Amino acid sequence: MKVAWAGSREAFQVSDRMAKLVANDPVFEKFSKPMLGRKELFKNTLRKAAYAWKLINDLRLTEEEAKWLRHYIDEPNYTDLHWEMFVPAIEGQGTKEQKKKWLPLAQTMQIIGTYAQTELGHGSNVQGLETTATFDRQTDEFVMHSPTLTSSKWWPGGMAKVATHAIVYARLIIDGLFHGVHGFIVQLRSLEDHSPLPGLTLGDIGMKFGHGTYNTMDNGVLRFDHVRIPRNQMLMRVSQVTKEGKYAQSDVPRQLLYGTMVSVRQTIVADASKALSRAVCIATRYSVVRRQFGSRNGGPETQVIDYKTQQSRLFPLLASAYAFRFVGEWLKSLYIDVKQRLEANDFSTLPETHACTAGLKALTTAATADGIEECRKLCGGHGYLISSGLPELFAFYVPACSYEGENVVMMLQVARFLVKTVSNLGYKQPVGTAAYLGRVTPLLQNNCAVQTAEDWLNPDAILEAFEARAARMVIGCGERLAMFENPEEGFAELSIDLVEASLAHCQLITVSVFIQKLNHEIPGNGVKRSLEVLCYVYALFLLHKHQGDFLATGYLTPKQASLANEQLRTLYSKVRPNAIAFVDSFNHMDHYLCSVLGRYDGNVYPKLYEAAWKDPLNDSDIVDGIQQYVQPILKQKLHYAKL
Ligand SMILES: CC/C=C\C/C=C\C/C=C\C/C=C\CC/C=C/C(=O)SCCNC(=O)CCNC(=O)[C@H](O)C(C)(C)COP(=O)(O)OP(=O)(O)OC[C@H]1O[C@@H](n2cnc3c(N)ncnc32)[C@H](O)[C@@H]1OP(=O)(O)O
Ligand SMILES: Cc1cc2nc3c(=O)[nH]c(=O)nc-3n(C[C@H](O)[C@H](O)[C@H](O)COP(=O)(O)OP(=O)(O)OC[C@H]3O[C@@H](n4cnc5c(N)ncnc54)[C@H](O)[C@@H]3O)c2cc1C
Repeated sequence: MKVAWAGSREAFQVSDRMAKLVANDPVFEKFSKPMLGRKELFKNTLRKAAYAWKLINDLRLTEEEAKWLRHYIDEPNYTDLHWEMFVPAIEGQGTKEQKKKWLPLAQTMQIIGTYAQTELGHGSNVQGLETTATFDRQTDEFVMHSPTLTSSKWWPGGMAKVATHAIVYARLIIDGLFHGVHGFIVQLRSLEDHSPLPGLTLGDIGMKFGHGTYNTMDNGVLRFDHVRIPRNQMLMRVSQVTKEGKYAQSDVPRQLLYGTMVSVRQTIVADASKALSRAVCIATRYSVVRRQFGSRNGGPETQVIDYKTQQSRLFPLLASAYAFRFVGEWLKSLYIDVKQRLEANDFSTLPETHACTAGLKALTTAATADGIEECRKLCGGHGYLISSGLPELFAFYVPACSYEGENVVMMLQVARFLVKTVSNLGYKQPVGTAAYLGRVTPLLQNNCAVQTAEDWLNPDAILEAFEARAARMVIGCGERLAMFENPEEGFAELSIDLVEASLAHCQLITVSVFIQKLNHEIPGNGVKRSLEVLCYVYALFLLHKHQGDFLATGYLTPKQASLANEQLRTLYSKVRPNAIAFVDSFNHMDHYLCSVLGRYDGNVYPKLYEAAWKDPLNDSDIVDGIQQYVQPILKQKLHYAKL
């Protein structure tokens, strides 16, 4: 199962080696993080990032190993933006010459970059950005400027204190004419003494949600006061500005300017399963240790994992972690394919890839954030302790619902793709993840054939149900949209239904990828049978949760919906015997989990007790403030004594 989770034996070995490397090195200790103030926390992160870079070089780690190393260090920092956004932006949007100049500097970290797109006034609406880049023909330069307060760049990670360079997104102006938003490579700091370059105002935007997690990152604010950069620092793969000031667009679609976001959204989907599996691992292990009620004849009480209600909350999350792992793996292969095509100037699969990355990013991050919080509740009161590992995990994870495309905004992008696909149905056969929309007639006409609960243990029955639900919702939106004279007005009016239809489409993708995975690549029959159970749990849980959609579209009868739920409950008892094996297969080490409740050895109570004594408040019996503020109250003569 560990191999099935990792994707291959080699992938397992690489991640396992890196997990152990981090866990066994005292530099990467992280239990004390919650006690550190912001400055110490930040410096500590800088120290770890520097040490990690030394390890990467000394041990000659591969790119894959370096990624895993950074992952297990488990502290957001400037290198995330450098490797995940700055470098890919140059790779995807730079010309050959620009790549030749900038990539070697970035890949050896002689420069450190960030991705400065979002502003105080605009994040989602990229075309609404206000920073300007005005071409000056006399000097062959662009003048970068922040004309308003709301044009201040706001959020870029690593920008406040570390990055020496940034890809800055700004409106291009030539001879007073706007040419849309483009990316520019801008140096922010001196490579000698690290001070901000003249004309730039740089700072940190302040503390964020949680304590020891995202506050390790220096998210920054940046303002330009007429800062000049050479013309050849505009990323020019998509459009070019000549030294005469001529603006030209190549055959490459403008959407490629958004390519870095497609790349990171793909990574975010792949990472969702890491965060969810971490929470599920903690909650499952603890649910086996924790006992409440049910003692008979003085025997042990019931393990809380044996309560049906606990199972009904926990096991769908366990199944979701596996579903997200497989859909992340699938999305990665789709992305690798589109990347190769883009390099060869084949842009045909970009719209579908954009819709998949946007939609799956929204689906997986929302479910993961909610899932982590549910796991916290599944651990009862102890889940609220920082030492459970769950509050900080939630604080770290929840911004994923907003960054890299706010989730609702992303689902609306999926809706645009679906509406377009439906309106082209007469002359263009949909392919890939939208292929089912090419079979609308049977999907709209045929109804579900299930008659018993066992009939739901059938991948074809499940797939058809999810396809019919999505197709009926999408087609329904398409028909209602057609009634509007102004399509944009219609889109806005129907946006709630469109977001629901997009979710149905994305859930269909996750379910069908899980089923495909079972059909092809599982090593060993025992593993395959166990994963089949999780696949059914995932699908039937979604069916139960969204049964309103399935019923309202008329595909299922209420009886068939309740048979699905009956089967789901039966499946929980099949998950139970393997629950610990399922979570051990994630191969999460105690260091990574950073949770007293999720310890591999189950030794929860002594370690909880021990952890409590490490709190600084327990350094002494009488702490600072008691004599000054508590003793006087105890010793005062009360005026209201008689009352
Ligand atoms: C430590 C972190 C822990 C875990 C994370 C794990 C891994 C991640 C690793 C590193 C990241 C680390 C930390 C995160 C840092 C965060 C960074 C950021 O947030 S960067 C900023 C991100 N900003 C956004 O995502 C903005 C969202 N907005 C948009 O993308 C666009 O404005 C929007 C698509 C909403 C609208 O575009 P617009 O051009 O205004 O309009 P329109 O809808 O008309 O689109 C035109 C046309 O283009 C198509 N399209 C849009 N986007 C894309 C795209 N990306 N690719 C391809 N095509 C695209 C769109 O569908 C439309 O097509 P049609 O004309 O309809 O055919
Ligand atoms: C931790 C973190 C790290 C970040 N790192 C970076 C970074 O490195 N670089 C960078 O450039 N940016 C970064 N960002 C910024 C991030 O990309 C934006 O916050 C994100 O894109 C969301 O945009 P917004 O803040 O403008 O949200 P808004 O768009 O203002 O969202 C507010 C609300 O409005 C709704 N809404 C907006 N538009 C529509 C619409 N058309 N229809 C319906 N509803 C709508 C949304 O659904 C949401 O509910 C980071 C953000 C965070 C939280």
